[in-house]
Order: sequence, then structure tokens, then C-alpha cells
Amino acid sequence: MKIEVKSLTKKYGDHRALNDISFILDGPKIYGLLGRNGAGKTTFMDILSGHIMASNGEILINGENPFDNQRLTESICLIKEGQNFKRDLKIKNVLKIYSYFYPNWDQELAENLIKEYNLDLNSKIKTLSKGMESALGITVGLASKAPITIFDEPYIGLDAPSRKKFYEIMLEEYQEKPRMIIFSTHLIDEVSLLFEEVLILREGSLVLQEESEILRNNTIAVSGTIEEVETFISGKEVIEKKQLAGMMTAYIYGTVEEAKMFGLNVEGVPIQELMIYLTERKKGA
Ligand SMILES: Nc1ncnc2c1ncn2[C@@H]1O[C@H](COP(=O)(O)OP(=O)(O)OP(=O)(O)O)[C@@H](O)[C@H]1O
Repeated sequence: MKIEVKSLTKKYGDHRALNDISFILDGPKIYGLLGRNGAGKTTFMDILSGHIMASNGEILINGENPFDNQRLTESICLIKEGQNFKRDLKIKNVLKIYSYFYPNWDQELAENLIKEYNLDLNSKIKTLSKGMESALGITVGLASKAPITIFDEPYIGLDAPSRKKFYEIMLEEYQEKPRMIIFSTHLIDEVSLLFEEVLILREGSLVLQEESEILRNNTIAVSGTIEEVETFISGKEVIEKKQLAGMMTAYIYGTVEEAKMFGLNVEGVPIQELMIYLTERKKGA
């Protein structure tokens, strides 16, 4: 699947939840969509899933607009944080409805996950705890086998072992049959190893799109005097730099070895940290 995001803007009144963003997502891949609260992640995923319309610009999925496009929405499964299912339905009815909707639905996987998460097929949604409802969301998302599966912070209330199980099964499923998985979460440290590519939104703008491997191996923070650091980073791709009391820290694409040879303090930058550095800047800075 190829998703082209072209000058996409979503306005709520005067507020721009998404502000003229453009990028491409391509092929089966696990994407991490990151950003602080209110950055525009859910808004993007809602437009992508055809649930809401853009104010300007467009999203094309294999060349088509997803809004009100039944054939395309069969290829997209969006699981949100809670409230995915009608309160009066039983779990078994939920599975049945989704099995009709998604052509690649995997009933065996759904039933295995229901057992794994200790859910009862006859329980009504309104009787489930938050964690149980999240477990059902995860079950539906994985079993949909939708070519574009989107998890928007899907595990409210889900405990650590259950989340681990989710990551394991998601990876197993992905290895067996790769698809596009877009994953938005604030538990970045926990899940970042699964991401193949990372996008970071800040206040409705895209501030980074990069392969995780490059981020893991080639993103470094170098510190020293302003002069030393400026000399070292000259001609390099700089992600962000900060100055304090004559000292500078710069986040750049480069290797630890290279910076060490230059006599600078150098550290790798975990994706979680990178997200914080890239999103902490004040408006207009
Ligand atoms: N229906 C709406 N009406 C008005 N404003 C909205 C609406 N939905 C979202 N917004 C605003 O748009 C901005 C982006 O919200 P969005 O939910 O997309 O962010 P997010 O990155 O998903 O945040 P979080 O991590 O907290 O879930 C926020 O400022 C939010 O208040």
C-alpha cells in the first residue's frame, strides 16, 4: 500500500490540528507515529481511515481518497484508545461483525487472542474492564489482517505482560504476512524496537520522518564548547542544537566514533529522547 499525504491541513475553527503536512508511507512496514498530546496524530489517523475530511490537501491511498470509500475502508482497520465497540454487543457479536467487514479476517487468530487475554465470548462490552476492552481492540486489529492496520494508543488499562504479548503477536503476524501497521503511542521506549520508520509530529507539523535503524545507529548528541561543536557539525545534518552558558549540545546524524575522535562528549539518542528534543521547542522558535 502507498499512502501519499499532500499538503494536508485540518482546521477546527481557527486552530490547525494539521498544518500543511506532506509525506509518503510506502509498502508493508511498521511505522511509529509520535508526538506530544495534541500534536495531531489522532486527527491524521481519522482522516487516513476516512472518518473525517481534510480542510485542505488530501490523502491518497494507492491513488484514491479514503473519505466515504467503502472498498478502501475494508483495507483499513483503526483501533483507538477505548470506545471502539457498541456497549450492548457481546464479544462474539463484535467478532462476527468485523469478520463480515474485513475480507482477510482471521477467525482462528481472533479466538486464540480471546483465549490468550482470558476474555469470555459471551461477555457484553459494557461489562469489560478498560484493559479487557483494549485486549478486544488489539484482537480485532490483529485479526482484521487489514493491509493498513492502525493502532492509536490501543492499550489503555492493559498491563505490562499483556502489552508484551501484544507486541510479540503483532511481530509474529507481521513476519508471517507483512502489512502496513501504523502505531501511535506514548510508551515509546517500550515499543520503539518494533518501529521500522518513525514520524514525529509537533503542533500539526511533521518534524521528522526517518528509518529507525538510521535513528538508532546514526543519531548522536555531541556536547562541548560552542566553538568546538559548531566546528564539528559544520556541513553535517543537524536535527537540533541547544546552547547554555557557553556550551552547546547538538543532535546530529553522525557516528559515535567520529565525534569521539574529535574529542567531544557523545551519546546515542534513544527515539524517546529524540521525540522530546524535537517537540519541546516553543512555537516560533
Ligand atoms: N473534534 C475536535 N474539535 C476541536 N478540536 C479538536 C477536535 N479534535 C482534535 N482537536 C484539536 O486538534 C489538536 C490535535 O488533536 P489530536 O487528537 O489529533 O492530537 P493527538 O496527537 O492525537 O493527541 P494525544 O496524544 O493527546 O492523543 C488538539 O489541539 C485538539 O484539541
